[in-house]
Amino acid sequence: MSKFEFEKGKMVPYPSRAIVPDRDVNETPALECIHLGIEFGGLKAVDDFNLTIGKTEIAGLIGPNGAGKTTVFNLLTKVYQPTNGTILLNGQDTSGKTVSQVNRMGIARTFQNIRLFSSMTVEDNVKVGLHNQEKYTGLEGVLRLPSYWKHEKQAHERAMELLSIFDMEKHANDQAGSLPYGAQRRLEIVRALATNPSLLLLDEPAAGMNPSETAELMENIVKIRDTFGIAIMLIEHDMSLVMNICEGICVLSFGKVIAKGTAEEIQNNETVIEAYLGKKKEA
Ligand SMILES: Nc1ncnc2c1ncn2[C@@H]1O[C@H](COP(=O)(O)OP(=O)(O)OP(=O)(O)O)[C@@H](O)[C@H]1O
Repeated sequence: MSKFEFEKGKMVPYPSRAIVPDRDVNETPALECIHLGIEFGGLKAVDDFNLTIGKTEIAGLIGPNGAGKTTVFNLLTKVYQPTNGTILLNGQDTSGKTVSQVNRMGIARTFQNIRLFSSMTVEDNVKVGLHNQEKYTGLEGVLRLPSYWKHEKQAHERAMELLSIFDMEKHANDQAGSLPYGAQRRLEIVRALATNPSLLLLDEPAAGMNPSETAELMENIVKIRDTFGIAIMLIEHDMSLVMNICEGICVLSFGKVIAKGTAEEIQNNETVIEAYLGKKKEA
């Protein structure tokens, strides 16, 4: 249990104004952001951002272009160090940690633009994700000792198991860059999962997907949460995806949280309609 208490089904006075799904109420939250902020040369890209995500929650972060959504992901993953505030990952303070340290603490992400090793095979891309858990030493690897081969075999089996989530085992030996666009996006998610996260961040996972691919992605995101029992936070402009699968939604505008709540609450929130949803309908 973290130092911040949650009251079942109710808002709590703490700035995160946490409402987590009932099943997560007695669990340490996957993520707590407290007064989080960053400035770039006087511009407050993210200002006083407070958010709690339950241990197995699917959460959405939405808002207009330039609102600060990707900056939040960059803060959570330590690409940027915050100017203000605290980030707790599974109750652990991440202050001063590096990108790879917070990855080992349980946070993994995908990017808005695909960032695979396109000339490597699909399996090797997944193994890059598994790399942060390798247990053999560099010397064992260089000398190809039995312990190295044992871990290689385990890595192969784990990579195939992870690829099977998306029915991609048959593409294990294909070059990642040769896969169709939708499959490359799925591979990015598999690679992130290979690092064994407790919180998976997806930056616009449905971008560029057609409606049937998006529908399949939605099912897979829920399947991942159910299979691994992890929290998932996604940035997305596709409102059908957000409203269908996100249990808690946070809306950012000009770096500030303007609303938090369930899909129904967000869809009926006048401020959100004014700042984002209404404008999208006109577009
Ligand atoms: N490294 C940086 N240096 C200066 N300004 C930055 C930096 N990173 C982000 N910003 C600014 O912070 C603001 C938020 O940008 P961000 O990319 O987080 O928005 P976003 O909500 O993810 O937008 P989109 O939906 O278009 O991806 C923008 O004004 C952007 O120009």
